[in-house]
Amino acid sequence: MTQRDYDVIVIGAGPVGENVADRATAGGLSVVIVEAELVGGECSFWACVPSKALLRPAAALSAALAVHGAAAAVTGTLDAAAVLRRRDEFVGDWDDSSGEDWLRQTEIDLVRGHGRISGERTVVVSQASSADAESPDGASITLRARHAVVVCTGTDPVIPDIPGLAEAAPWTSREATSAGEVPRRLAVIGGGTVGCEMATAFRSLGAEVTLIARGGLLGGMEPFAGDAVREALVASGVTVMNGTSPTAVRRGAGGVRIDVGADARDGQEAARQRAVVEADEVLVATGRKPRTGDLGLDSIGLEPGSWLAVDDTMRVVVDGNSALAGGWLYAVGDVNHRALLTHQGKYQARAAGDVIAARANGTRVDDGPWGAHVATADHAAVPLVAFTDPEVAAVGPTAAMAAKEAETVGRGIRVIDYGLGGVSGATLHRDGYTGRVRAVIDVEREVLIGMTLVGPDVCTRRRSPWSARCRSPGSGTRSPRSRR
Ligand SMILES: Cc1cc2nc3c(=O)[nH]c(=O)nc-3n(C[C@H](O)[C@H](O)[C@H](O)COP(=O)(O)OP(=O)(O)OC[C@H]3O[C@@H](n4cnc5c(N)ncnc54)[C@H](O)[C@@H]3O)c2cc1C
Ligand SMILES: NC(=O)c1ccc[n+]([C@@H]2O[C@H](COP(=O)([O-])OP(=O)(O)OC[C@H]3O[C@@H](n4cnc5c(N)ncnc54)[C@H](O)[C@@H]3O)[C@@H](O)[C@H]2O)c1
Repeated sequence: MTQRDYDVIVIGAGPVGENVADRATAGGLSVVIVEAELVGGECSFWACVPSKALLRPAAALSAALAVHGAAAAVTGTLDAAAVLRRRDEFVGDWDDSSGEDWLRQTEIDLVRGHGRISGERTVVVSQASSADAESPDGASITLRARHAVVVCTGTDPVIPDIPGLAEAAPWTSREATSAGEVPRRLAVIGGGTVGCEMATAFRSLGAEVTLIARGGLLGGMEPFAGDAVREALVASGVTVMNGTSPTAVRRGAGGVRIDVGADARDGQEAARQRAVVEADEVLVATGRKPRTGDLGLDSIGLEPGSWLAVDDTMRVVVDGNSALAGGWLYAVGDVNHRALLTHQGKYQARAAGDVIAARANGTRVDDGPWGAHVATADHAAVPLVAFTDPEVAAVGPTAAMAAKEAETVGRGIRVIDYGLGGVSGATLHRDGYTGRVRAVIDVEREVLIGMTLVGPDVCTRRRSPWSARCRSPGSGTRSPRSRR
């Protein structure tokens, strides 16, 4: 068995692991990254990039159709096969060689295989594809870290315990974002961001879509956001079943049959809500669980399959908030459950990579609130967007969350609602623009603490010609420069 020593071991080469590795390397440390599948992770190959590639063509078409003078130039409909081909280009046909090249250029070593922690500062990587006849299970490499092991292993989809669901071979976000063709009928379970975005995308590509949602849509955001998205989905032909959940699922020769009842938490509606949904595919979009089940956590006294709680410098904490003995274990990105978003994970990664380097080099650690080595915004200002139609962009608490917190801390808040249709830039952008913005203000400090925007293109970032010119080679968010 081979053994190698490094300053830092990063497990998982998703966007977060890549950024931790990049910053620790920039801080003068030797870094190895371990990847079981593709360098670039879920985001590049089965989540953000392909989902946005599936959504963008319909958004572009809708934008053109909404502007007099431009609409007349639209003479056809969406070409679903071309949309899928464009998606394939964005994910490089699921080839991660550009990610591997970037690691090489950045002088980060890559070990391919499944990493497991086997004790303090030690990770054993099993390389299943070994051709070695003496070790049919593949070779193993033992990695030892002088300073830190950083878990960036992300999440897997949750498949709820609904009779027959697992046996019905449901789609998860992976099968949806990598679909080779558009099913005639698609049922979507879950009204969160994945469910709403995928219902939007597949409807635009021609599928008959039924969305089965336990509560309203986009829970956790301002209710008017979910309402607007629901209204638009229904107008586009999606059947939206709010307050419902599947009770049984069965795949037969003609497709999938889903028995739907009122969500168990709302029993009195059960009789009225019972229905049968028939579909060719069923997408499960009911949340995520941490990829820590087979990570060797038991070897260091942690619970396999659990989220990894961290302090603001991303160090794993146990027993109420003290760093795990020795302070050598970090968890960054989705796996720490602070914000399941790529940009927020990368923000955490910059803080984590830099603080690991500072601690290793004995330089000052800037870990006060909003310091360079902490991810303070995770608690106060997480920006998030849903690329639905209309789009939703939000940051900070909703009015309800802020009111609840205000009650506890005795703070006053003010809520301002405004129709975006009255903003001249919006009306120029699109004929008959409708949208809404809500601002939540801390009245004592006169500080804006939360904002939600709903409307066409509220998420769309305008690139200046300069940023377009600065783009490095490679595709979209997987280009080396965008890893920083
Ligand atoms: C359909 C969908 C769309 C999304 N769209 C957006 C979006 O538009 N914007 C946004 O901000 N977020 C979006 N997200 C969320 C985003 O994908 C995640 O927040 C992001 O991928 C988390 O990055 P990560 O590096 O923590 O984990 P991941 O991207 O999951 O990467 C983890 C990596 O670790 C590897 N790994 C796991 N275990 C091991 C092991 N034991 N050994 C070796 N390697 C291992 C995996 O193979 C993987 O490559 C979306 C999610 C989904 C499901
Ligand atoms: N644009 C983006 O930034 C973007 C896009 C997609 C995903 N994401 C990230 O990915 C994460 C995962 O998204 P998600 O949508 O899978 O999870 P989610 O937790 O956001 O939503 C899951 C939804 O499924 C519902 N649900 C759960 N069990 C159900 C059942 N049995 N029947 C009916 N409904 C049920 C929940 O009530 C909830 O509304 C999100 O937290 C988000 O951060 C982000």
